[in-house]
Amino acid sequence: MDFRIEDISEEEIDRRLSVVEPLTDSVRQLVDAVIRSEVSDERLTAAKDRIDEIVADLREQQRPGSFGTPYTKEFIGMPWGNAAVGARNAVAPPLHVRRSPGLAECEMELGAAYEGPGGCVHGGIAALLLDQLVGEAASTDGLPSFTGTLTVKYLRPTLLGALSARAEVTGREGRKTFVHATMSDADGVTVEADAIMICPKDFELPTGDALPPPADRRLDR
Ligand SMILES: CCCCCCCCCC(=O)SCCNC(=O)CCNC(=O)[C@H](O)C(C)(C)COP(=O)(O)OP(=O)(O)OC[C@H]1O[C@@H](n2cnc3c(N)ncnc32)[C@H](O)[C@@H]1OP(=O)(O)O
Repeated sequence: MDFRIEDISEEEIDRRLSVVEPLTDSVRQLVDAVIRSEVSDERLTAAKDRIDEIVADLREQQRPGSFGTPYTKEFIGMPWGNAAVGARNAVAPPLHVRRSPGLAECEMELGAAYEGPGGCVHGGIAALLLDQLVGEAASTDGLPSFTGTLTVKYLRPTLLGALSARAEVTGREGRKTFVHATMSDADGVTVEADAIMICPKDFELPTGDALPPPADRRLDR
């Protein structure tokens, strides 16, 4: 796992987010616009050429591989490439997760980019978002957990639109954490999931005097 330390202040995190979040949001708008556009083929082709120019510009300086999750010395994570919450990832809705001990919750708006059956959320997207949320709930004690097993039950179709999700730790047993999660629309739960999260046995957090004890560690931004 990538645990590179980036020694920056919270103010610098905010400054960087203030630049990349609007950019990522524009790309999200672009994705939605491409899916739903009804302009002529000529205008679609012209749009492709303009987008290719932007891609070439951004490619002039690229990080090798993926973004990873850099951490500050205070152990604030910056998972900005993450597929569910990444501030630089237009694939992410993104989820803005509220965390308290053993609990993770969020509201989200899922549009055309997340469609599976017509007008409904793709089952894989629901699983992805709940997977993130169970990971966040299991990690509120400051130690990371991987999803070992995620069991998803689709109770009824989830219509695209305004949704909420919630994950709660229901038990701990050694390195295993059990989490129950739900996704809901205005009429109630549409998807539920149960996860067995595991803190890997060979997992080692970076060490250093600057790092607070696990229970006091800050979570991701
Ligand atoms: C604020 C931060 C928020 C971060 C949120 C991020 C959320 C993202 C969530 C994800 O997507 S995680 C990515 C998807 N998951 C993976 O890629 C995990 C891949 N699998 C592994 O890395 C290892 O198989 C795993 C860490 C899950 C377990 O490896 P270990 O070698 O540590 O397990 P070990 O064999 O020692 O077993 C320990 C216990 O866990 C149990 N176990 C192992 N694998 C399991 C499994 N897959 N499912 C359920 N239980 C499992 C095992 O039976 C045993 O139970 P007991 O202690 O009761 O004997």
